[in-house]
Amino acid sequence: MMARGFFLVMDSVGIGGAKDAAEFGDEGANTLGHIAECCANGEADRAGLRQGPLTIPNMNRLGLGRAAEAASGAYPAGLEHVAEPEAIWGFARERSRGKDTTTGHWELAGCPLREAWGYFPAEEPAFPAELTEALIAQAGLPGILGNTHASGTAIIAELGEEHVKTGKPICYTSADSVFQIAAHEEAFGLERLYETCRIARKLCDPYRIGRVIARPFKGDGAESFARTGNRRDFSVPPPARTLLDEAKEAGRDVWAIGKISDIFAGHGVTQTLKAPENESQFDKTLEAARAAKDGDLIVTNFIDFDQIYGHRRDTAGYAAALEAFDRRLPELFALLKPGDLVILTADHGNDPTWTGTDHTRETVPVLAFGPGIEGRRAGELSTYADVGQTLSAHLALPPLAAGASLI
Ligand SMILES: O=P(O)(O)O[C@H]1O[C@H](CO)[C@@H](O)[C@H]1O
Ligand SMILES: [Mn+2]
Ligand SMILES: [Mn+2]
Repeated sequence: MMARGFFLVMDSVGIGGAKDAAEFGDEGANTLGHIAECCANGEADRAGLRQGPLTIPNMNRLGLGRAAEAASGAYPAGLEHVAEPEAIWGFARERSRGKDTTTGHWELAGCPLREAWGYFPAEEPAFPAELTEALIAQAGLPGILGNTHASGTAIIAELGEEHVKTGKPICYTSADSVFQIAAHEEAFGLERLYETCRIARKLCDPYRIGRVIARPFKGDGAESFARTGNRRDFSVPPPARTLLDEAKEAGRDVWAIGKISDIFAGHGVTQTLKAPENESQFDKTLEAARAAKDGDLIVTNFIDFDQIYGHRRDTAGYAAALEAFDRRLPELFALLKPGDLVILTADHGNDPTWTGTDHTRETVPVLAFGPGIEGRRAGELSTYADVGQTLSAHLALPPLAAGASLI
């Protein structure tokens, strides 16, 4: 087979059922399951946004409900039971020790984590003094604010005004392997923020930190501060070859949409289509679907589920985002050509009903479909890497080091 491969990641749309969830403090977490339950109980109604049971008929027909049932033991509440899903459907376990975006995407692309990430302790200060001192010196900063574990929106409300007054950027982390820098786009400057992040990137390498993230925001005061679409992730490169590298090396175009290029540190990417939120990421995916040649790989990360709703524990918002995404799927179906293969999946969970504001360790759905592909049960996949291996086989690329192909 060849035609094109679509590797579509719904950021944080986990379906529960991870055997090792307890080791991450996440036993019982189930992003899709709990959202569906809240919706069915009328606990996710919001005037002008959405009402009632979760309505995602397209994904359910592909097999999302069946995958969720197989993963967690319960069909998502309020969804009609689908006897014969249209996709090859299953759920995948994460082999890597991590529940962050980078780890999830790399494993999906055939490259499970070898060495554990470094994390900053849940103490204050969170960052080692040598790291902050070097950052202040090399980036010419008057100092830093934060230096703690925090929710990104809460910390700009708390420290944003002091940041604007003093010029000190807000540095914070989370349960993930991240060093995040929030700064005002105009008062501090966007380019200066990116440059500060590049310096931090180098300084974080010895600590094995996965990502440095620029978190620009705008506004005139604590009430109006809001993050902009100019977030940028500075990732370490994947430790081994991924599906993207194989495709690029074989002369194919690799279309990286949303934050994909950042997640893979640009490796294996030939076309970068940046877009800040689900709607525009969907638009760009369709644009790539129109332009891509046979043999090309299209990779998209749909960020809103995670960034806007999961971390903010906004169940109604998350449900509405799933429904909006589902409504757009027919636009993609209409652009598929014979021979195309789409895999719709996720990178970790982010249960909006869970405590805290961090990701949750869960299994993820794997729905593989395309014109002429017969639906069937794939069941339990022991690694996310089966996603990459399946796309690799479909695109007639050299086999990846990890994962088994579903086709
Ligand atoms: O609270 P915000 O800034 O959205 O941060 C979240 O975004 C980071 C990257 O996905 C996660 O590590 C989490 O902490
Ligand atoms: Mn993610
Ligand atoms: Mn996240």
